Amino acid sequence: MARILDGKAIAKQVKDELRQRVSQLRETGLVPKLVVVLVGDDAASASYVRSKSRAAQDVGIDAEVIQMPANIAEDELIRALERLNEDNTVHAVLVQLPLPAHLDTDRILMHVHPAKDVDGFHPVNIGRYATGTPLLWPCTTAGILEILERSEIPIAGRTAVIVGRSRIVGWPTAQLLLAHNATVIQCHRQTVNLREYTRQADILVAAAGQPSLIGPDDVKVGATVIDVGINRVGGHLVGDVDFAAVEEKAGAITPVPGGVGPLTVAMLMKNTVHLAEIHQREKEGFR
Ligand SMILES: Nc1nc2c(c(=O)[nH]1)N[C@@H](CN(C=O)c1ccc(C(=O)N[C@@H](CCC(=O)O)C(=O)O)cc1)CN2
Repeated sequence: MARILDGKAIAKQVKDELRQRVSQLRETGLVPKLVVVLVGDDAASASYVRSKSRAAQDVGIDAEVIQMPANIAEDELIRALERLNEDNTVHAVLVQLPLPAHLDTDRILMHVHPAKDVDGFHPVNIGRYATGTPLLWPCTTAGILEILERSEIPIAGRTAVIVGRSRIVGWPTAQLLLAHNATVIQCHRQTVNLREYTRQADILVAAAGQPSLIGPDDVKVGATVIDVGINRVGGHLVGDVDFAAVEEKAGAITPVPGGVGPLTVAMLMKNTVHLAEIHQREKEGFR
């Protein structure tokens, strides 16, 4: 039976630590501020944004949600982001994804200033972590590291297999594990004989968005399995891993819900505080 890696409990630890750090910052007059831009009325996105606002309130971060209509013109959205870039009271800006289909996500994300890009999706920030000088890591990827480190699961020298290569999770997670000296194999939609790779994994990250993609025959005995999938099946939330069957074989496993998801929100708070602190240091440097 695998050890269950309790994301809710780890997220709570992260937020407890942050609450103290934010309270000290507020005493110096710095109130970290996050703005979340939500376009359209996707129910899941609205629910994630509510979780983000609640977590911000919980740790003492000032959070604002800017709701925009689904049919907003691209240039109008860009102008709104540019206003946030110029607002000195705002330290962190996030555009909730996915955006409606008429909007060019790459173009939009390029208009979040790299110093306020709390998701780490701007090309400058991708370049920074790809070249070994990360400003920060995307929230879910940072959450995966937090789970591994707080659970004392070694990374260096281990074989890590990532299934999926998305901007939000798969690609940055491969870069992060590589930066922590894992031997990394990145699999994707066109990988032939996926199982041949997943069975080599000491750390298996499933981030493909496909329920039951990973079963017991896809996993090495004792492996750490991190399930990043968020799929709604028959009214229930499930990951990409057949949890009940894989639990028997893995050494450690994250559940869905209650695994990586809560860390995505907690690490958004941590990234916000990090950006606010950098902003403060730079301001002091100019005095
Ligand atoms: N700009 C971004 N957009 C999106 C991101 C992101 O990191 N930045 N990630 C996902 C959605 N997401 C946050 O935005 C997110 C997903 C899941 C959870 C979560 O806590 N899940 C819970 C279950 C919640 C439920 O019942 O629905 C869990 O897994 O336990 C939080 C945030 C896509 N968009």
